[in-house]
Amino acid sequence: MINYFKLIALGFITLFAMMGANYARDLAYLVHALIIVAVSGGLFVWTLRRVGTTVTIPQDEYFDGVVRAGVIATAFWGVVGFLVGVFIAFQLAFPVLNFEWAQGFANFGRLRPLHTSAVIFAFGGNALIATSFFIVQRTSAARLWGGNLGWFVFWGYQLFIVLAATGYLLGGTQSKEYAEPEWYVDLWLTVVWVAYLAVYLGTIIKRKEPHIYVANWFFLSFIVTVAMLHVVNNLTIPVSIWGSKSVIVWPGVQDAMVQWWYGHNAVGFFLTAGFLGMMYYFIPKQAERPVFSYKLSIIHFWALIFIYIWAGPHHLHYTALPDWASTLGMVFSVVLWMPSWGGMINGLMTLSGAWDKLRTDPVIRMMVISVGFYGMSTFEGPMMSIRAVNSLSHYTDWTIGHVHSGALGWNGMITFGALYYLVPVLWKRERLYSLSLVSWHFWLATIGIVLYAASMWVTGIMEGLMWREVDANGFLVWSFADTVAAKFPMYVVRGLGGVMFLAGAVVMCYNLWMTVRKAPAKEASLSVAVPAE
Ligand code: HEM
Ligand code: HEM
Ligand SMILES: [Cu+2]
Repeated sequence: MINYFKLIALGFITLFAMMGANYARDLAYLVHALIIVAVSGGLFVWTLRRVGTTVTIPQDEYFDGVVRAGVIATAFWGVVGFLVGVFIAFQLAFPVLNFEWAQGFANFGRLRPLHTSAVIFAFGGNALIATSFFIVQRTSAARLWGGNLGWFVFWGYQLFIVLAATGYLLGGTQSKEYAEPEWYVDLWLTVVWVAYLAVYLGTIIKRKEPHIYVANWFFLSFIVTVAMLHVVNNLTIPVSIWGSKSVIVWPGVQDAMVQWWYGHNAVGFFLTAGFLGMMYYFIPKQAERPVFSYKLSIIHFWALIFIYIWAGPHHLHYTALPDWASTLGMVFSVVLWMPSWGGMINGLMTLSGAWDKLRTDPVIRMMVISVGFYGMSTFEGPMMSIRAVNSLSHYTDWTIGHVHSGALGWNGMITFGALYYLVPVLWKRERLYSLSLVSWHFWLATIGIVLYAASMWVTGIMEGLMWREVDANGFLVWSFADTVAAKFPMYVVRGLGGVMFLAGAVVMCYNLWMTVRKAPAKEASLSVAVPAE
């Protein structure tokens, strides 16, 4: 019966998308309509061929297929996103890489949002979905709720990524940083996200373990808050249902404030709360130690989510935003240092009594350096929020360095650690193919990040000082072009750092692939939903 409803829905969507392709007012919309025709038409045929067959879902086993797919997607989009990052880094150093024949498709302006979305949403997002699905099942001793809804979340999310990425290349963007996709892509993400919340909450509700482990609190706050941020920041009215352009309902400075409320909390909930969920599961698992202080984890959870929400205005110092709002953002940002370090301390101290593992287990080393970078970027952030510091750092590469010490160091490294933990478990292997390759990855990535962050500090502070330098008569000493020229060597160093980080990720992919292919199989199955792990 349900298949007939699916067929009707898919039929309508295909038809509507065909009309969209016919009436399309712009290229991005046209290509997207065609993609949707292909996807929904393909699903229509696929569903049609399965009408009448019934699939029984084993209820006593974890739903790990979707987690395996998520692991593969994370590694794949990671390499794609890092590759684009390296390319745009070299575009900044060598502008000739903005090829004449690729203008309007592959110049820096088009590729930059492709990079940021690929790494945050495709790499980070898949990592979050995969690990949250893994962790919620293990800590609840229950199979994912909702039958095959998990697959809908996974594939729906990949479709969102493809629509977003192709949109940027074709010029479909609403020009809000980290929220570039146009209105219909936003609507689609909302549908997928609601399904994600349903699967996640459903699993928690049907859990067999009475206690809700703290990692799930972090994941849940991430899912709920991102839903709220996404909807409010994307309240737009389409100019036409046959075109990609839309108009935001917020006027001027309110729009800016909503955008950075969104942007800052994308950092706080997407790149921080969700990843803390990962930290709280994988570090104790890999170290075979309980969380250092469970009480601390709960206190810093509530402090973190309460304080993050107010800090957004630190992105808008010295703008049309009223001073009181900017001060509010600054104060909350400085206060945010404490709950952030609460998380860092809890992560690091979980190793107390097992510090020797740092020498023997490169996976733990990866997780620990990740928490170290988390601590560093959440010290740097509050400092940059102080208006006097921000007047130097804003608009400079210092911000870019801050972003990447968080993104590469914290998000990247904890994800790599999680993948190294997950692959042997999910593919039932006794161990990883090679620990020395993990060590290689560790050093390539760490040196890459250090080169990236250090070069950006130098060039950021340098250009900030050059911009404000005045001579005895009060005239500016440097033109903007002077500062660009002075940055060249640092840009090359940053590019090389990126190459190293990318190389490390490729080594990881090889190692994980060989783990699945070559490492000895494990006898005892871990996929049965018994007591919470
Ligand atoms: C090989 C690794 C990477 C390289 C070489 C790289 C390079 C770059 C470059 C050149 C930019 C543009 C900077 C500018 O406009 O001046 C950028 C921006 C950005 N990247 Fe990356 N990136 C890498 C990895 C990542 C990862 C893993 C993440 C997140 C998880 C990330 C998140 C971002 C963000 C959020 C921005 C925008 C920053 C802002 O507007 O302040 N990057 N990246
Ligand atoms: C206590 C924690 C943090 C605070 C208070 C904070 C504060 C700041 C400040 C003041 C800026 C510069 C705003 C500007 O001048 O335009 C900034 C930029 C940024 N931070 Fe953080 N930060 C924190 C942690 C993090 C972490 C852990 C990450 C990444 C995982 C991160 C990612 C970013 C990104 C992506 C931007 C660039 C936004 C843009 O495109 O302009 N931050 N942060
Ligand atoms: Cu912020």
